Amino acid sequence: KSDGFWRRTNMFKKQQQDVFEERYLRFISILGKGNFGSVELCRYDPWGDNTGDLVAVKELQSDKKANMADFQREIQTISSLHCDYIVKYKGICYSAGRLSTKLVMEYLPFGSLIGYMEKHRQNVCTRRLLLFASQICKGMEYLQSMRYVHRDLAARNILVASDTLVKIADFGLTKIIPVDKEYYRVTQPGESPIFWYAPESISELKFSHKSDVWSFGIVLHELFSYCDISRNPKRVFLLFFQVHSIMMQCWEFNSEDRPSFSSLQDMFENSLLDERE
Ligand SMILES: N#CCCn1cc(-c2nc(Nc3ccc(C4CCNCC4)cc3)nc3c2CCN3)cn1
Repeated sequence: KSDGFWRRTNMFKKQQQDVFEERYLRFISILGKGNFGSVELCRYDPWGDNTGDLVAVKELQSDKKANMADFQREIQTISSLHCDYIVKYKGICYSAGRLSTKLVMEYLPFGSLIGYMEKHRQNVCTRRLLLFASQICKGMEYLQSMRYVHRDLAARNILVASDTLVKIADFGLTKIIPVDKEYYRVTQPGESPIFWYAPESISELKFSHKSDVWSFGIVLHELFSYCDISRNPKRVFLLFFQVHSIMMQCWEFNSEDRPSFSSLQDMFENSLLDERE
């Protein structure tokens, strides 16, 4: 077995301390919702005197029982990762009532990179953007060393631990690259938006460390546009797509196939309208 396998398999390392008792888990607020379920801020307070730790608790939406296997895999994944630039696993909580497991993780007080950038964009200098970018690379390098492909690397899944530390989160789509292959092929198209996907992931459903690198490029764009909603990947993609198709029309080999300036004018009118939305 590869060393990555043994490092990932923490079966014999399942200590009791990673089991959290639901009765001591005090709900405080909802931190985030996704296509999986939700992440809640809780205080784990066995002494009942509010001295317990704040934790982020992820639970599967009860009607999404189908994803139970995926959720178990996500727990297996995150509990095998030990890196300063990856959100830390703290344990699990068996909620008797709902017959479901909850994933307990460290709580990162500043939330996702998107929200952080919107709020602190004035005082985030280029040096800090480069620091964040290098930290994400370090986290991804570690992930690659464990033969994991993240498959959903995006600013929304980068969390801010402090003004000088970001961490990779959300391993719901993470897969292990088989030892004899360089990529992982999924059976059905993913749920996450195509604007972060490498071409081969869109056309052949192939995911690899190199498709994570493509997504990292998109994250760089998000970082250096301060996660500005008007320049988000979807908008940039569609605008480039539009302008690129207008260029291709102008470059029709046969002259009569080229658009007139009045029709070109209309095309720009429309795209400007889209921009203003
Ligand atoms: N990734 C991913 C997608 C799923 N998701 C994960 C989390 C998460 N959030 C936090 N912290 C956090 C989050 C939001 C705020 C907001 C609240 C309202 N106003 C502004 C700031 C503040 C702190 N800590 C975490 C997690 C997972 C592990 N530790 C949230 N959604």
